[in-house]
Amino acid sequence: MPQRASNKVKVYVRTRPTNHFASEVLAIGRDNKTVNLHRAPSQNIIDNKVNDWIFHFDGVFNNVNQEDIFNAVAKDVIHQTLDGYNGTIMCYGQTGAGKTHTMTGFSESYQNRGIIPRSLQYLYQEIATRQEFSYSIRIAYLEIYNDQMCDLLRTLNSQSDYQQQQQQLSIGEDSGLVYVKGLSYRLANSEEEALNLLFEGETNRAIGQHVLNKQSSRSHCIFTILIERRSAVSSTEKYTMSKLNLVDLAGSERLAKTNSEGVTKREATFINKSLSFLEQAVLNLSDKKPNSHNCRSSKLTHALKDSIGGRCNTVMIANIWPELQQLEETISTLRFASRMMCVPAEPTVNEVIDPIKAIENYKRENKLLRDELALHDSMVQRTNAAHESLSEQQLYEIENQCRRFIDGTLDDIEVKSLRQIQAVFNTMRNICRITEKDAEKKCRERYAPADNQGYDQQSGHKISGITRGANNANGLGGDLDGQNFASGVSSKDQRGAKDGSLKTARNKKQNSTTAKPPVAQANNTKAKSPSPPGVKPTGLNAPRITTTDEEQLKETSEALDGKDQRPNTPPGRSAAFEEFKQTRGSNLNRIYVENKEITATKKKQFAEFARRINQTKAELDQTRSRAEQKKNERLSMGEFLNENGETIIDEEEYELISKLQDLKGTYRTDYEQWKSLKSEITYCQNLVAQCQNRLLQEFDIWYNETYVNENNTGDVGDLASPSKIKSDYLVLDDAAERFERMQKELLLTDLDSMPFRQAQMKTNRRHVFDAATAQGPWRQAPAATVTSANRTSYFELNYDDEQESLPSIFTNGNQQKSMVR
Ligand SMILES: Nc1ncnc2c1ncn2[C@@H]1O[C@H](COP(=O)(O)OP(=O)(O)OP(=O)(O)O)[C@@H](O)[C@H]1O
Repeated sequence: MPQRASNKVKVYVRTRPTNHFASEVLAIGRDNKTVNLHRAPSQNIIDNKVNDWIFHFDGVFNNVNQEDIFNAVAKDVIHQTLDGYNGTIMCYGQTGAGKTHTMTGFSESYQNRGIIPRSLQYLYQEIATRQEFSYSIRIAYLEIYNDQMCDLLRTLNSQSDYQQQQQQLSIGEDSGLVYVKGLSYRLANSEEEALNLLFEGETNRAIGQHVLNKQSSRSHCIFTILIERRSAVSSTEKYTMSKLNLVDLAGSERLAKTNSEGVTKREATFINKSLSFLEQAVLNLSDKKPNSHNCRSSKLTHALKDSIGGRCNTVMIANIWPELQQLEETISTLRFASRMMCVPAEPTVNEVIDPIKAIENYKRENKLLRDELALHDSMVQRTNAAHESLSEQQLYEIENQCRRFIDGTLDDIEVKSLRQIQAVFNTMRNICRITEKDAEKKCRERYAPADNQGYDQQSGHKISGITRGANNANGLGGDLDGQNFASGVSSKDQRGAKDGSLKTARNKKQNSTTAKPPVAQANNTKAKSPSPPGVKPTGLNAPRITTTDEEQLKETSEALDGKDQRPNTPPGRSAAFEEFKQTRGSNLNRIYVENKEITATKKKQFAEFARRINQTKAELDQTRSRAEQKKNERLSMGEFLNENGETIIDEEEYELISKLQDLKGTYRTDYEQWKSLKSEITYCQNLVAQCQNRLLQEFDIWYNETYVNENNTGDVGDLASPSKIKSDYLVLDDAAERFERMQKELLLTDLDSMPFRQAQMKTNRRHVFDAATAQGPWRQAPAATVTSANRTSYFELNYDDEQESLPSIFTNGNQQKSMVR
């Protein structure tokens, strides 16, 4: 088969492993690129339908593991996103065909992780090797469920949260780039942080019930990784910004086949509708009619508008379920997949210009040119040439010269630089305007005296504008009306007006603070004092109430109002902690104390069980050796058999054997209870530690809010440190911490999997804690919430019927110890 042109979307097919592979209707070509389908024609009626198909793809994967899929399908796309190309990898197929497995994989199993976690690992590993660039990664996780969008990286506690969020999210476009307004794009500085976000999003994902697949997800999910790449070696203003979309589409399905009802039927209708819009979009794209179809028909097509073909590196994985019952869905998936192969793709790098950086670079360039000019001036001996911005004094001089030039008292205006020439022109223009206004004013005075007041004010503004305009632009033009300036020479009238308005403001303040005359009046006197002699009265130098004055006024009024009741020195942290536990932290502290008590009770029971088990074990050993002894005695006397050939034993030996059986039974029951207590204790200890941390965190926030941030100048150096308090609350024998330490040591043997496991543990811990705080004090350890990671830490004791495998238990007070076989 000829090689396919590379400027098209790449399409691969992956089969779900099955014991009932329909080899009579479906065959995969030897080149692993073709799928042959044959449907048996109908027997009873004349069948004109097409019953044979050959589909060609970029690859067909049958019984291929997750790693090989990632290497073959995703690696290149990810690699290119690091160079600034957009990328999209999407899974399409019927419900249960393995889309989620391919895209996310099992979050509990490192080996079976899917494309998303592998992409994150590859990204961060690759970034670490690229020293010449600095990367910043942001992550967003969007779910589209029943054509409504949901931000999976935000915690939604209720239905109303969910609805509120849907209203906040909307799709926007900016120069052809599609983005979701209101969606959180969270910074992820490491693989572990990125995986944390993935796992967090996963738990929020809506899972619907379905007859075909109970775990089937009923929503489209788009995991977006935004990659910003800047040069670490040069200060160029150009950088690249690429977007990688990892899309897990909801399963396509036939309503009739799945017997959907109610909510599930509604979900299925939405899914089918959005997928058919997607098909329509793909059809138009493959026919090169991108504008003929309105992508806004559904949220899915709108969100993916810039992510299928075009400038984006696009790969689609068509997941099929190669069983006879799924033939119709397989045909429809493969048809869609082969349509997708026709969508053109011309990936291009997304280069962006950083305006701030660009300005910095222009400034640098400008300085360089000035230096060169200075060098040139010195070489041609133009020593008094000025290329710098003109000072206020120089502008004043120019204005003076211009006026004298106009009056005829000066023959030439001396100019040495281009800036001076421009300043002269600007000044001339301003003088012209003022003269014009003056003439107008005089006319008005003569013919319309009533207008005087308003005209004066206007004129005042314009006069101040002369110098201001020149000041502002240093002779290069600017705000000639002088409306936006705070400094400059103000006219007499204007100054008067300002003073007047200030007085009014001051009087108002005075009236409002009549209850506290001493300080307020002192401040007023200060504010009214004239400018120091010799200083040009500019807008900046005009008298005003200073910040210090205002602060003093505020302080006095607060003191008089008696608002500030707080002591000057904050209490010690230990004392404050006690106060916190009684007030804001009381609920948390109560949960903490209750959990501790429950843990202590469990530990007591645990020790009691251990004692009983050991007692039973000792008795069991004793009974067993007596029974052995009896048996040997019997054998030494020769065996007695009854008519059926069965061994006859005496009553004492019979008693011993029965006792042995009973003791074994007791041992097992106690042992079971002891084991479950052990996991309950670990769980409780985790909760206690989490409550403790939460309590301390809340306390720190409260302490800072209450004492430290209140500008309290008390000496805090001698206060008890947070660590001191923490040490008071240290939980001895923290099994959870020990477990995590063990887990980390274990992980050192496979360093690559470390971020995945860490993120997994963090997510699990968060879930346990959230569940615990939501429920209040812990009562009974729910088996379902004990995480799989924790489960692996328990010693897997297989105590079968062999007496030798029954372990003894060593205990030391309330502390649990490992078992010795
Ligand atoms: N390649 C595979 N290897 C092992 N198990 C697989 C594979 N593909 C699918 N499965 C299993 O098949 C089941 C359904 O897969 P999955 O949930 O990924 O389907 P789906 O296409 O995402 O379904 P839906 O559209 O309903 O979300 C899961 O239990 C999954 O573990």
